[in-house]
Amino acid sequence: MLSRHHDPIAAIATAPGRGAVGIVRVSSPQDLTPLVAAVCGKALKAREATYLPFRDAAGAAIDQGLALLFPAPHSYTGEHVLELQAHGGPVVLQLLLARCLEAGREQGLALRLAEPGEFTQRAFLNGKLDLAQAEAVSDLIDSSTEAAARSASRALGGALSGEVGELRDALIKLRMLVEATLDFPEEEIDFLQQADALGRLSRLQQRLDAVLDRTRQGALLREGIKVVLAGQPNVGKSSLLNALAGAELAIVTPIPGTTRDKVSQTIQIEGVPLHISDTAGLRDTEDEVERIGVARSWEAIADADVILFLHDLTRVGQADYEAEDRLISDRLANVSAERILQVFNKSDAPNAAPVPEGALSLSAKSGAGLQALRQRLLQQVGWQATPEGLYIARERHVQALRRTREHLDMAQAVAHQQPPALDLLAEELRLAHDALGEITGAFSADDLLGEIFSKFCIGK
Ligand SMILES: Nc1nc2c(c(=O)[nH]1)N(C=O)[C@@H](CNc1ccc(C(=O)N[C@@H](CCC(=O)O)C(=O)O)cc1)CN2
Ligand SMILES: Nc1nc2c(ncn2[C@@H]2O[C@H](COP(=O)(O)OP(=O)(O)OP(=O)(O)O)[C@@H](O)[C@H]2O)c(=O)[nH]1
Ligand SMILES: [Mg+2]
Repeated sequence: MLSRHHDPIAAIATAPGRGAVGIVRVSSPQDLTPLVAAVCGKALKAREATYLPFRDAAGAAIDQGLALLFPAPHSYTGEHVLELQAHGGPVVLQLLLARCLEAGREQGLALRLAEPGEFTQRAFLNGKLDLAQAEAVSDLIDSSTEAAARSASRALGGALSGEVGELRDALIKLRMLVEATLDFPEEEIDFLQQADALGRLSRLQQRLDAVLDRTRQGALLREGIKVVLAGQPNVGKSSLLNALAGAELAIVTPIPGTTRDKVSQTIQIEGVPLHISDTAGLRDTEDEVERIGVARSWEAIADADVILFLHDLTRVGQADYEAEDRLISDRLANVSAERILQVFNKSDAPNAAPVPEGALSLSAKSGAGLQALRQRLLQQVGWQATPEGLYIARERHVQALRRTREHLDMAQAVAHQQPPALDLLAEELRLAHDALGEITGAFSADDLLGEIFSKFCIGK
């Protein structure tokens, strides 16, 4: 395993398909001069683009392009990096890549194809990027909105890492105080009081909460919100999906039981991705196909961040309709109430019943109330509309900060015991430190790294 991290690697760095320019990239801890000589036919000056023919084994030109050599450690990966910038045709680039692998073998280099994310993993292992920055590289490439791209770029620039670093420094100071007190038991309580250890701990908790808040926003921007449209047949779920998406995605008819398959679409509200699913109307049915659809609806409900429980104002108050709604409510009882939003549809209908106090009402048909629904959805997941200065983050970071917070809370509790158990206090602070370290990868398991980098595209 370890040696894999030291193999020279090669890949096409540009997107598959045709392009103006395409790049084959090689990264190697060993000197690349022999490979350069074989493929480029001459030596390259460091970090200087040189126009030349790339040669096959027989010396014939595969293409004419720019070659760039970044000697270690001044490169993206921190290793020796060679870039061959050729014309961006898929066949040319495959030939060039194959030629590099072949020339590597001739020159006794164990050059192999790079795995997804392996260049960036090397950058991480060689200290060019921390783990949060490496993740931001992938998030930048995968960004689907401008807000996400700008935030990913800020994270790549070290915005999250910087905030985590400040927390870590404050935590280290506190740990030093406590550990020193442990080492000199005679002076114990005084020492901690003099240095205002408790005050430091409280301030650290406050700062952590602020970072946690921003990180949660950043994670929302990356992961988005899973919203499911649920309710009885014919209440207008598919109509609402179409209205929110601004396209006729799902079939709408006056026939109850129209939707069977789950129809999903991602839209965005203020840059926050919203993954909406329209599902089969919830009811008992003899129809085999519809029953499967209803079962899927319940699965989607279990999986959603927010459930829009849709009601039909033209039927509210009717005994059979209300009885069906109660059946659904009963079954939703084991879903936490914060995840459920009650929404009353068809407010435009002449026979619409009055809307219950404080409830959301809208018309999927006319669009009335849709804007309020969008705002309510953002509010529901705690989005504060301040994308400026925001950095992209992942659920993993949020979890690590939450664990840090839990250990600081425990530390706080221990510190208030009379007399405080200093060894327990020290232990909780150490655990808080470890949890924080997972974010930047100061402290991270191999399988976590594997999981993160395997999601990258090839050549990155
Ligand atoms: N052609 C090309 N464009 C690219 C990349 C690349 O690898 N090749 N990148 C990669 O994906 C990104 C840029 N990332 C890079 C990061 C560091 C270094 C580098 O040479 N770092 C040195 C020197 C720094 C300096 O002069 O300030 C170093 O860290 O020591 C190069 C590219 C985006 N554009
Ligand atoms: N007046 C009015 N009619 C609506 C509104 N929304 C939906 N409808 C009508 O209600 C009927 C059912 O709409 P759908 O969107 O298919 O309802 P659904 O909840 O997806 O139904 P199933 O797929 O059967 O579960 C259709 O005839 C729609 O035109 C609305 O806001 N106002
Ligand atoms: Mg439907």
